[in-house]
Amino acid sequence: MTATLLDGKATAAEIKDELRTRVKALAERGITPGLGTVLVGSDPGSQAYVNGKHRDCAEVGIASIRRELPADATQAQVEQVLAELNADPACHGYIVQLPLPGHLDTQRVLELIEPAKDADGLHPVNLGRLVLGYPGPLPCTPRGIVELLRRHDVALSGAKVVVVGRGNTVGRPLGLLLTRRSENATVTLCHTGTLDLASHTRAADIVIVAAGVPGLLTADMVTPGAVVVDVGITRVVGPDGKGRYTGDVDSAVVEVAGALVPMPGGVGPMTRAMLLTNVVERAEQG
Ligand SMILES: Nc1nc(=O)c2c([nH]1)NC[C@@H]1CN(c3ccc(C(=O)N[C@@H](CCC(=O)O)C(=O)O)cc3)C=[N+]21
Repeated sequence: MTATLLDGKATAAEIKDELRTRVKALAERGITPGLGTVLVGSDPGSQAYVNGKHRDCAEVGIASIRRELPADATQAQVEQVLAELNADPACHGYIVQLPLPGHLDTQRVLELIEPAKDADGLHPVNLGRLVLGYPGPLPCTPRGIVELLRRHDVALSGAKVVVVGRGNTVGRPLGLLLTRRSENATVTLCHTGTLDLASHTRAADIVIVAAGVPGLLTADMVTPGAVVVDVGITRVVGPDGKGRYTGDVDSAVVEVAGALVPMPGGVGPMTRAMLLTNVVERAEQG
């Protein structure tokens, strides 16, 4: 048996089509949704991600507001840019591309984002709202995973889900999202301190790996027919000396799983689609 691949790229394209319609409806009300990006420094990977977000915006009719600062920008300069975006009515949501250069106080910067304009859904106020079950922008990667599974009729209610990873952007908020009444999954949150990880993953209907450890989930750790989601994205240098990205799921898992969300072509495009969704939702709420 070989797993059905759940195509995040195709699903993201569907979502972008739906967003295009919603953006047209907003245009009739005289509203153009605007996404801001703040990029500090010139890391090629970060530049590529930010470029991708602006391409996505252009595809669905969202206006892009692009702010770039040099790698040696001061904390005060970054804070000034955030104050401008917070005050700009054309900016419905924005992101600060991470990681920031080491001399900047990342936590302080992220806390200065106006929570209503937090397109990533990672502001402490919005993560607090998620804990409490209040409405607010949701973190893009967890929301993208839930949306991808929903659109492929993977049942979450009653399912035993193992999440591997407790990071603030994926594992931790994903556990919160999946255990809401509306999703109703039973979640075990595993991490680098988990003893006998395989005993947990083998008991799961759905395994979601967001640990950032290439090849962490091997075929013997998966019960036949389970749904596996690869959230890992680690830059490795191949034998040819070229850099490439690799996931957390070993390639032999495809022979055991019932369905697999691959990397690339899975969670990444869905994350980007959810960023756009968060901005359109903010614009709709006026
Ligand atoms: N404030 C902030 N928000 C983020 O959401 C954020 C960030 N900082 N810093 C960096 C990470 C990384 N990230 C990715 C998003 C999509 C792909 C993606 O679409 N990847 C493609 C492959 C690459 C491509 O084709 O572009 C795929 O998985 O198929 C990858 C990585 C968002 N991040």
